[in-house]
Amino acid sequence: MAARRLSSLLSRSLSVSGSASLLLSRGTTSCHGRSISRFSTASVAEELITPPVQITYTQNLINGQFVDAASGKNFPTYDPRTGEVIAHVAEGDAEDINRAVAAARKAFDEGPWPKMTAYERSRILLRFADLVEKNTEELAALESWNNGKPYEQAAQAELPMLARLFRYYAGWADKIHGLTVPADGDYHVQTLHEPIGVAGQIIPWNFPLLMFAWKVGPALACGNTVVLKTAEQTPLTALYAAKLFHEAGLPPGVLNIVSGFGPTAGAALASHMDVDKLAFTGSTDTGKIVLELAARSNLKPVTLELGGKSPFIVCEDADIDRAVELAHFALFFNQGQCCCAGSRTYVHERIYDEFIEKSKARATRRVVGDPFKKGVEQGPQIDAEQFDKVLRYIRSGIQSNATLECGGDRLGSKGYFIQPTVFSNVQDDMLIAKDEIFGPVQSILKFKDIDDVIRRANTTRYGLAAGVFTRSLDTANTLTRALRAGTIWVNCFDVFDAAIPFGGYKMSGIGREKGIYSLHNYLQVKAVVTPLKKAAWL
Ligand SMILES: NC(=O)c1ccc[n+]([C@@H]2O[C@H](COP(=O)([O-])OP(=O)(O)OC[C@H]3O[C@@H](n4cnc5c(N)ncnc54)[C@H](O)[C@@H]3O)[C@@H](O)[C@H]2O)c1
Repeated sequence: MAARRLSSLLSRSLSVSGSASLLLSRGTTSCHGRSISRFSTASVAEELITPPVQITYTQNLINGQFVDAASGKNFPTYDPRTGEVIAHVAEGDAEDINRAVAAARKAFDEGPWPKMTAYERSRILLRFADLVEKNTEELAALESWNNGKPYEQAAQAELPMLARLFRYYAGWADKIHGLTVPADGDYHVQTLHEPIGVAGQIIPWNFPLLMFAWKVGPALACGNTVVLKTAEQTPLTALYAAKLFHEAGLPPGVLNIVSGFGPTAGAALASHMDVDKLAFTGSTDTGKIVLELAARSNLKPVTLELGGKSPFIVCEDADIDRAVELAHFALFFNQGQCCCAGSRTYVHERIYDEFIEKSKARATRRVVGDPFKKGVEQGPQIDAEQFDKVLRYIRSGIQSNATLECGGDRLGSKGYFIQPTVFSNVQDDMLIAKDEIFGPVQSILKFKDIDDVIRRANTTRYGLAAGVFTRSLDTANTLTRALRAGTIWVNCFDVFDAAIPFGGYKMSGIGREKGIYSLHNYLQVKAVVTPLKKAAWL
């Protein structure tokens, strides 16, 4: 009874009190007679190929309670494999944001949260991480179902990382401290690091749970309270995770989740006068909007994690087979829907032809299909809008005379699957080399020498990440210092440990998340100056 069990687990987890706050109901039945929690990862993947449940409705989580939207409205959320509705979700707007911010304010000003010791806060984060591990299969299934990413990838990589992130921040909670500052004069000067207050957080749909962790982890570790707005495409797993947080002992009002749309709920959060800090992840265009909203309201500090068009540079001394594999991973991982995707593959002219042939062969072998099937590498794109956008970029690549090596079309007639697509002979001024496509489209460009590739790799408005593939330490050192990007991966890509800071140069963002840097986003620094001896004027 994999599917039925999944349904009841979600129901328990997402609803709180009584039938009024109901979340799920079962549709058809196709039971297999076992509990999901006893399955191996692989068998869950196989058994959930067509999850025979229907989630009918989910609410927002405000002040520890699942509640309807103030307007009574809701909106559908979809299964990208089919385009069919999974569930309806309470549609939060400005009024729901007001309620959530009021709850977070009260929890920060009066609730038990600010009075807890850092050690107690850290224990709640650790208990949450344990619950993530216990609920890995359910969370991964829901993430995969709502987002389209391969279930195995969610269960085996993202969920362990989710637990790891919260354990990492739990470790910081009781190690946040100020400094004693040497200052001129007879003064004792110390800095206190205090929580900033109510944190507003807006996340995208490409890694719903990991984006939740990057934002909520440091905010809570530092003692803040949170209002998080999920992406309208993927509202389900953050609600589930927040419910687990309450099971872990988080007091009501400390973490509030509002589902809703950007121009309504998102804008209300960004411009709210009682939000003390805004952390946003999404596109560069929306980043500019929220920065302006924050500035025009109460000048709240803003962290922005935005888009990218990252170069992946394959030098002439590279092992070509390994370079092809890594470049493939750098671009196609998560259906190409990564902010840091290595979407401009620069290859040295001496190995260019062989690299193209092998890249084409690798992309042609890529396993695309139902994300719940074992061995699937690529699921569908998130929704119709992204699907159409990616296909438009593919057409633009063809029209601008890049060479289409493979792919180039949708896959199947249902859902949002796109063939892994490789273009060669791409020029820097083509749209497919300049814009963030956010899909499974690899653009391969030829370069002459290191100076040539440095200049061209840096010719972009973005600066999120870069990949370098070489056997030469000298070349690696030259490139890592010359490339203008927040992360440089040398002979690796997408390495995302909790301790590694992440963020962008240029229009890829402001500030850093993860690692020690993420704590600075959620702390105020207070300088306390005390005379060492009685001042003459006293
Ligand atoms: N740098 C990073 O760490 C990182 C990580 C993941 C995704 N991204 C970027 O995110 C983008 C893809 O995500 P997306 O399509 O969800 O981006 P998006 O900008 O459309 O939406 C992101 C979030 O902003 C909200 N939003 C939209 N309009 C708003 C408004 N007017 N006011 C307030 N909030 C608003 C959305 O509802 C969503 O929650 C890509 O550009 C990708 O590169 C960056």
